[in-house]
Amino acid sequence: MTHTISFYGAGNMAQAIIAGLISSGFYKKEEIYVYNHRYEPTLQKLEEEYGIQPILNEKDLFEKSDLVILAVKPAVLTQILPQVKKYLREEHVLVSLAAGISIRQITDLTGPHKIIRAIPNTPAMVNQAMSSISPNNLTTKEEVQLVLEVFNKFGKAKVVSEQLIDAVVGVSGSAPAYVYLFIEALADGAVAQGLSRNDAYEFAAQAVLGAAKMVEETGKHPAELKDMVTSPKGTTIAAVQSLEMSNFRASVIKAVEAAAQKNRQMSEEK
Ligand SMILES: NC(=O)C1=CN([C@@H]2O[C@H](COP(=O)(O)OP(=O)(O)OC[C@H]3O[C@@H](n4cnc5c(N)ncnc54)[C@H](O)[C@@H]3O)[C@@H](O)[C@H]2O)C=CC1
Ligand SMILES: O=C(O)[C@@H]1CCC=N1
Repeated sequence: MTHTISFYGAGNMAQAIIAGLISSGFYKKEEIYVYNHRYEPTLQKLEEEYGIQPILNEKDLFEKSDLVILAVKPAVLTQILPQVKKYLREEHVLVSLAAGISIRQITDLTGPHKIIRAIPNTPAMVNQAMSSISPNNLTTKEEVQLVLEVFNKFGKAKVVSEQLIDAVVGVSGSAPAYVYLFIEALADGAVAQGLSRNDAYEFAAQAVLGAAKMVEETGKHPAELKDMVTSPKGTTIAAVQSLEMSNFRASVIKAVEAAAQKNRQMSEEK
């Protein structure tokens, strides 16, 4: 396989991934090719910050690399696949980032090819993505390994079977949005108690970051970590009791289910 990588679509996700690949040194700027159907601020950023020259036609993009990241929105993906089919060779590994488009739907439009579905999330922008990788059975172990390595350059990545993608979308793909709602609400609460707006966001974000690192680094069960913060008759148990009375955990479980169900429904629609 060539040590080059192509991106079809140069939006937020592509730009975030490229930033991670360049900062890690895994690919040099000359080894990265990007194509977008029109000039976008994200493309300009790739040119100005990373010196990447955009590719002007699709055919060249597929010629330059065997590894092609399809980084367009789901509706666009189904439009462009029939039109790029003629450029596909047996060696190509197509990595689709599109939520809700199954490997079968992709194969219906391209014919049998090496396809990998990947679900990253926006923390890719700060090299802290969580991504799932789901290969079809035409991809080799080495190719899956390479794609894992690429996705590990801007965060963490794990292989999951395609039927678990709906769960992944719920727990990590869409999850940054719910965490931002939580941070915003935490900060609003602090502002209501007199903290300045800027301080409130800083305290809230660092509390969430620190708590997440505790889960990751101690390996302790979240319930045990919660028990460590809650002293008898203390402040934390008062807050936990209030959250439980408003069905906090049930609401989060329902939110994950809603995202997963939407993803499942999108995959079944087309
Ligand atoms: N944003 C997120 O949190 C996540 C997004 N994804 C998936 O990643 C994919 C990309 O998402 P974003 O980067 O957020 O979207 P985006 O809208 O920022 O980027 C898409 C890019 O595709 C370009 N484009 C549109 N039509 C095109 C065409 N016909 N030919 C070439 N380029 C075209 C747009 O100009 C834009 O630059 C989507 O399929 C999305 O489902 C997956 C996981 C998380
Ligand atoms: O909501 C969306 O369409 C994308 C897919 C996963 C995260 N965001």
